[in-house]
Amino acid sequence: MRHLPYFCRGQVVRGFGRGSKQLGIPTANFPEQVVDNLPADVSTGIYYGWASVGSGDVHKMVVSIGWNPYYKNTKKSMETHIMHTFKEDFYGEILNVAIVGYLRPEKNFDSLESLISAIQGDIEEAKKRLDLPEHLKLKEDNFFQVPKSKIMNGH
Ligand SMILES: Cc1cc2nc3c(=O)[nH]c(=O)nc-3n(C[C@H](O)[C@H](O)[C@H](O)COP(=O)(O)O)c2cc1C
Ligand SMILES: Nc1ncnc2c1ncn2[C@@H]1O[C@H](COP(=O)(O)OP(=O)(O)O)[C@@H](O)[C@H]1O
Ligand SMILES: [Mg+2]
Repeated sequence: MRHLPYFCRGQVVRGFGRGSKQLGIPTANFPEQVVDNLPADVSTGIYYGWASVGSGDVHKMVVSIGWNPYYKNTKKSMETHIMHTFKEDFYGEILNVAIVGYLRPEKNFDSLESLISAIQGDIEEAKKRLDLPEHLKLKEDNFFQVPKSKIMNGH
């Protein structure tokens, strides 16, 4: 993983609507071009890092990159769950992410419950690791200093 930390931004698009409804864990999905532009050596799997919406506050996040073997997606996706409760959805807004570390490969599961508990385990592990000083400093990175005027949709 030569490319970590990896910084990227893109507009939030619609996925299959499973994150909130089936899993209780919403994931903000990036458009295809953002996924296609990932460096070749960023392998599929589950990562953690920092994220902000527009010029908003920076929060802890987990991100899944790959084909979601449980759902057998045919297109690779990159989906970010932000550890923050938002007042409303933010489709169409710019999501800024800094991926700082790798957790595990994507897996298939024999039940929805086991997929959900694996994701909840990822969230807890990510929260702990992001408190390490080496990771905390990236929260303050200039990458997240997005001028308000550069953000569309009034955010
Ligand atoms: C931290 C995290 C870990 C995940 N791990 C897996 C996994 O191991 N296998 C899998 O099939 N999907 C995994 N997913 C992806 C979920 O299946 C996916 O977020 C869900 O299908 C929502 O898709 P949607 O945005 O298209 O609605 C993970 C998602 C997150 C946020
Ligand atoms: N904490 C959060 N993390 C990620 N997305 C969130 C969060 N809270 C609300 N959302 C909203 O929920 C949407 C994702 O829900 P999800 O069920 O995964 O739908 P989709 O399949 O369209 O991605 C995001 O695009 C965003 O607008
Ligand atoms: Mg999603």
